Amino acid sequence: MLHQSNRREFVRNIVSTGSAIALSALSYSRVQGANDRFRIASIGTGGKGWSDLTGVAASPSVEVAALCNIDHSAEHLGRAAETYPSAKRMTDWRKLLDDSNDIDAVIVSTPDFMHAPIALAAMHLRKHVFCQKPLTHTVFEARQMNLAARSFGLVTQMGNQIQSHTAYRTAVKAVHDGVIGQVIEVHSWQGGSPSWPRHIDRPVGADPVPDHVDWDLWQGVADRRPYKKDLYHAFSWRGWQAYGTGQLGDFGCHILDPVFKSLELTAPTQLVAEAPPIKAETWTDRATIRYRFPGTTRTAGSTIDVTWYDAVGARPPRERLSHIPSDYELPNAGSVLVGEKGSLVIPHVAMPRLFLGDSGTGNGSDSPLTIVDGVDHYVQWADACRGVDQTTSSFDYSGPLTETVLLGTVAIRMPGETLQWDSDSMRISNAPAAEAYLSKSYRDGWEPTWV
Ligand SMILES: NC(=O)C1=CN([C@@H]2O[C@H](COP(=O)(O)OP(=O)(O)OC[C@H]3O[C@@H](n4cnc5c(N)ncnc54)[C@H](OP(=O)(O)O)[C@@H]3O)[C@@H](O)[C@H]2O)C=CC1
Ligand SMILES: O=C1CO[C@H](CO)[C@@H](O)[C@@H]1O
Repeated sequence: MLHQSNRREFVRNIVSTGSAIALSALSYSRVQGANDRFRIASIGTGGKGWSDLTGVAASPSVEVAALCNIDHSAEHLGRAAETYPSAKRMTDWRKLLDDSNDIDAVIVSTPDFMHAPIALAAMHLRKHVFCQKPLTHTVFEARQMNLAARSFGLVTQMGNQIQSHTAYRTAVKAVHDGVIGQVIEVHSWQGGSPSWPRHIDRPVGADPVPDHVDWDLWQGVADRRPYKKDLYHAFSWRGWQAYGTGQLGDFGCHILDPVFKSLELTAPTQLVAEAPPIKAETWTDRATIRYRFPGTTRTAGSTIDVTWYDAVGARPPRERLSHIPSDYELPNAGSVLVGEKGSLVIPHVAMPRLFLGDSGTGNGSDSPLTIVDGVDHYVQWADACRGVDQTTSSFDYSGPLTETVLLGTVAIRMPGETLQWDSDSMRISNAPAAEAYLSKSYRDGWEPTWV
């Protein structure tokens, strides 16, 4: 808990540095009330939502005031309700927000396609937001989330919690310390085998909806379709374009995160996908995305190429990985940053390995690296909501990261076409057909509230 004097000092500091400009009157008053209990609502309490909820609730200043899930079974709403018996219980997030005067902040841990509709509605009500990754389902939604957070002066955090792990923090520091010199190119990959449907057509027929699930509410902003057991609901939605973002969307915001953070990337200027022609409704089972970004103070050239590979067993081409001996076994997923002095392997999720010089001395050691301790990604947000320090994955940062990842999902739908991206105008100037995939339509009556 922040002591009164620290709180005053904090307020004085933000005023004197001018950063109070970004805070709305409402957030400012919340900063002043930093010692108060902080009341949160959790939307999506099973799956990842359970660890989001318990992670945030680990902060002694947090009170769990409301729980929402379309599924009232024991391991979903049931378990949360048992753990936080005084919290209100709801199945419909719209009703929760309608009755949310006593709530300061919202955790959104639903499937991807519902992040923005729920989070934007919450932000319009001036709730601080913790939202799972990828931040949104479309590029346009990601831009809106960033705008909303900024316009309303809210404290936000995306749920890419690995960013706060010692492994990723150590990797970012190594690049910032110049351990591998200026960075020349980056290769990132996910070689795992997803357990959700990929590259298939929609099956016919319908299965009975389980009693504990509100299937209509689950479908939220998406068009209605019959329930099919284990195909959409609970985890498998990742493979469907209507609900998820495929392997790139699922892992890009984790694996590309230390690349973004360390190189201080913002938006690519062009990208192209190598992928098989996509099926009408599911995501691909393999893709390579070649992104080009403007160079930064961390890069060797005026542009830098970042290549993403996903497929079962995918790895970057060894000949591109300077400094790394050919007998070094690359991790199943991660990144290699190739620098002027050496290369850094950032496994997903393990400590980075450093290879220096032409001969690859360092042999993958982490000893020359300065180890940075991890921090608590969840409590960091709860603290920041009360004016204590700041989040590291606020929508200012995670919005552009998500836009980049989701631009890849646009490119996957138009393999072989180099897309020229103008981030300021949000235009793909050379491929108007691709622009249709930057946003999407919503079920009548369920359109999000835009900024
Ligand atoms: N940061 C990380 O490491 C991880 C992040 N994630 C992210 O977390 C999010 C959730 O994924 P996951 O937990 O696997 O997905 P689930 O399908 O398990 O859904 C999460 C929970 O939300 C419930 N739910 C679904 N829709 C709604 C709704 N409209 N309102 C309220 N509750 C709802 C689900 O009920 P039911 O189960 O009945 O559908 C479930 O309890 C995704 O965005 C995913 O990308 C996931 C795993 C790890
Ligand atoms: O973020 C994530 C981390 O791991 C999961 C799989 O194990 C993913 O599906 C998930 O969305």
